[in-house]
Amino acid sequence: MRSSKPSADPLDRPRSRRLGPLLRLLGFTRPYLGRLLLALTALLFAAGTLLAFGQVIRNVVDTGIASGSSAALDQALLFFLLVVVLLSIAVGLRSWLLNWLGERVVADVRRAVFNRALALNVGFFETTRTGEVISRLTSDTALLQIVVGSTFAMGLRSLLLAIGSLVMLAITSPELTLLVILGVPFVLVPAWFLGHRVRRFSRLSQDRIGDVGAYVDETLHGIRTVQAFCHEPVDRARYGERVEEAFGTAMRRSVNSALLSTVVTLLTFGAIGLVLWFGGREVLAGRLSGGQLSAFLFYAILVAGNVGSLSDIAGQLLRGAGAAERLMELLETEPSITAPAAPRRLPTPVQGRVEAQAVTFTYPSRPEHPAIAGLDLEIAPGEQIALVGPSGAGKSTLFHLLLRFYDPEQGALRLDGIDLRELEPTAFRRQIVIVPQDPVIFGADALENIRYGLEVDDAAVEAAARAAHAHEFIQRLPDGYRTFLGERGVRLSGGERQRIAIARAILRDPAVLLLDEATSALDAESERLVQDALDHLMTGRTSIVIAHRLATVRNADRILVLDQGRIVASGHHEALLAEDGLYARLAALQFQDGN
Ligand SMILES: Nc1ncnc2c1ncn2[C@@H]1O[C@H](COP(=O)(O)OP(=O)(O)OP(=O)(O)O)[C@@H](O)[C@H]1O
Repeated sequence: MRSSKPSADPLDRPRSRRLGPLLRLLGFTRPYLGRLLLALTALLFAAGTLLAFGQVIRNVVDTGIASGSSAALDQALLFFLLVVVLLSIAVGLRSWLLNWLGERVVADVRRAVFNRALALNVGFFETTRTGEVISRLTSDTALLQIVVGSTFAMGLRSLLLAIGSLVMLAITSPELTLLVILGVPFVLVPAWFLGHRVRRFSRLSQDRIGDVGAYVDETLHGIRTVQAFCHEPVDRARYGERVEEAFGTAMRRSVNSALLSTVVTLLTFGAIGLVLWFGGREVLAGRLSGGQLSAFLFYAILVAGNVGSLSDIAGQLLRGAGAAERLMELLETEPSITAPAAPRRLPTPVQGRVEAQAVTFTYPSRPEHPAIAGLDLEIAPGEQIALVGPSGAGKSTLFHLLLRFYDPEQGALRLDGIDLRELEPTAFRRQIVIVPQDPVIFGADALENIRYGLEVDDAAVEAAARAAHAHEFIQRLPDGYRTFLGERGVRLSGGERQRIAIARAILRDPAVLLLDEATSALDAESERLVQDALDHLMTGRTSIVIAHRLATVRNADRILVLDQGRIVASGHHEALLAEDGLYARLAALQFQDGN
């Protein structure tokens, strides 16, 4: 089955510069509506209080100081303190509630996106780089946290304060307001222009730093090759170039940033001076009180500050919208491998009869080349099949289809006579277990690695490990079964990893076993242990083994020879050798003489 968007990377860079996706994200705040309303109330209250502050200042100056009475001053100041206390409480409450909301929404989005990613079919990850999905989950959600937790609120607050202060300015002194409105473009235009340049160079600088990081990553990961080939001087020179490029870009940003500070300071304080001069004349002429002028200055600074920050906030909101869009896209991608509405049940116990009927399948990323072409197959319960064929014949693909990582375009695969598409995927995947060529060991201890999600006690895990000949080496690990394996844990040898995977399969006790034999040769002792473990595992269940060893093909009930996506021969080792066809040629080249 094709993924929904086979041709392009579905999570590629944002296409829109709209804020719409952010609004859709607001849906995630619905469960926390109460807190959101409380936060908005606190925000409104804080903005209102800040606007009232101008009047408080006016009161302190006009009735407190100008009246000449210290009692009136005390009273004015008491009122001032009261407003300060209320403002502080509202600001604190707003900040806490919004941060909480931001973190909560991001936690919910993270979980939703991860859950969705796990449900998507394997084909999706062929058209989308896994790194993309990881970056969606980490950096895009981090960006959203900032947007939901602060930018939204800052935007709303700045907008309210800018409009509110303008209104208060007009009420305080219409003439001065006109002066300010005429002056605003003189401050904003150069500030906007320089700010734009600073942002552009900041982005470039980030990119250059990203290049530096990527180079370090690549070089240090390949350190053995670097040293073995004496590549250090080249790396030093190339890294040096990248560092210098990053420095150069950072410098251009710094120059613009310094210029911006200079210009903004000059213009802002120049404008304040102008207002003071003009306002002072009004005071001298008796048309304006000292308190009014103070309040006016206060509001003028509020207008300038908030209008200035709005453009920054708009930029951040757009970046947040890009992140939200990519996350929403992932959330809205529908998995194409799903459970049917009314799944059929497998018989108990499951027999393990495997059939394929006229199966044709093409990978979404290679539409012109069928990997399986009209394949027919019938495997009886308990039969042991060795699957052989040249590289690219479709052996692994057949396994993928049996695990229903993909659905065939034509034909059907059946377990105990039931089409896999009619079964609940989790139900039949319990019965078809794969032991891959290079098993994955997860960052957990040996117990967890064998148990791998199954709810069984430690004794059952140990019994499986014994049967898989893994018990002996696990016991010799520093903390036995509690030893951390996988990433940054103990490094296991190839044979040990295989035995862990075999123990994992034994514990699941499946009806059908898919085994991809390791191509790399193990030493004789390890080989014997793995073979013993496999014999134990395969007894009494249907098993299909992609065979690389002579012992496997000799012992199999039947050998199936696969070529170009179809079965071209089937039978016992000797009989197939006697046919002198593809199998005889493969046997001569491919099978390592195991034991
Ligand atoms: N994920 C994929 N996307 C596109 N084409 C694929 C993919 N996996 C395999 N193929 C192609 O499908 C064909 C069958 O591949 P498959 O891996 O099943 O072969 P195989 O018999 O297991 O080979 P090998 O023994 O080398 O592992 C090959 O032509 C391969 O290039």
